[in-house]
Amino acid sequence: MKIGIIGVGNLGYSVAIGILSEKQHIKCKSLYLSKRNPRSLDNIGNLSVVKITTENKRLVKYSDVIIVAVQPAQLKGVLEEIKDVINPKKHTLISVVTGRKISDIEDVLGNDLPIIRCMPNTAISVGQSMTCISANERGKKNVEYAKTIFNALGKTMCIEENLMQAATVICASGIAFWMRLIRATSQGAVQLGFHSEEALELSMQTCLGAASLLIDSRSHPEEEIDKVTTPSGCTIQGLNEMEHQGLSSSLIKGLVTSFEKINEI
Ligand SMILES: NC(=O)C1=CN([C@@H]2O[C@H](COP(=O)(O)OP(=O)(O)OC[C@H]3O[C@@H](n4cnc5c(N)ncnc54)[C@H](OP(=O)(O)O)[C@@H]3O)[C@@H](O)[C@H]2O)C=CC1
Ligand SMILES: O=C(O)[C@@H]1CCC=N1
Repeated sequence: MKIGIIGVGNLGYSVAIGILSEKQHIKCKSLYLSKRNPRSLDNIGNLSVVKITTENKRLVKYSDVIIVAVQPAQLKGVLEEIKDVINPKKHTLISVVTGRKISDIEDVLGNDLPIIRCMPNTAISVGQSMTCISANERGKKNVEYAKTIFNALGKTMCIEENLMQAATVICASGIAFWMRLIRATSQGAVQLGFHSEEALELSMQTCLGAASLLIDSRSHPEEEIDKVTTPSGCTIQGLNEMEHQGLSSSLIKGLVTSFEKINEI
């Protein structure tokens, strides 16, 4: 695959690092990267597979799969810029842009082009993204390209496009939400006597353990909670206090607020 990424910021860079780190499945012949100020890519610019440019048209010319990772307000300008060099028989366009529908892209590039909308997260740089995928009619045949890339860099789920906004909040913003929970539990650990580095390690590994328990056993979170909450013990006491303070409720309200904000982006 000849892959190009237009917009190599926080997410585009994570995707690039993921692609460069994975050698087995993606088989990336060349990775074209484009941004307006490319100095921040100096550290990967000397890799033989990587080509850096400021010209999006050039990137399109030398790529088969084009990943667009610019901010929502920048998308239309980028599409207008590349529309003359896009060839529906050659190219597949993958957009990871939040809040922009496949139909918004079709309005500029037409519906002959295979268009795939994906929502990965920054854990893609360590091969642990949860990526949701949907495609236009023409893109359904090429969805395997997206699956090959994103399955090699975590897990994928094909979803209806009308769920993409929810997937954005749960999976993409979700990285920030989980980070804050890890940070908060480590702050608690410091208050209870650990040094901050020890506290963070305790929190991270416990978080990984909790997710691994569910992934490996396919059990329900409440089943695992039941195994930890000794009758009259400390866990249920703490858990109930967290719920009295609105833990689940505040998390759900936060998710819904993020979801609604996407309508304004
Ligand atoms: N960050 C995240 O965790 C996630 C982000 N997303 C979505 O991905 C997109 C990118 O987000 P994020 O990486 O955070 O944003 P950033 O602002 O970090 O990255 C945007 C990048 O686009 C580049 N850019 C802007 N205009 C152009 C242009 N005309 N041609 C080429 N490159 C251009 C910018 O670089 P320069 O200024 O140098 O050109 C910058 O590197 C957004 O739509 C976001 O909603 C989706 C899931 C997760
Ligand atoms: O915060 C944002 O708008 C983007 C979309 C999901 C993650 N970052």
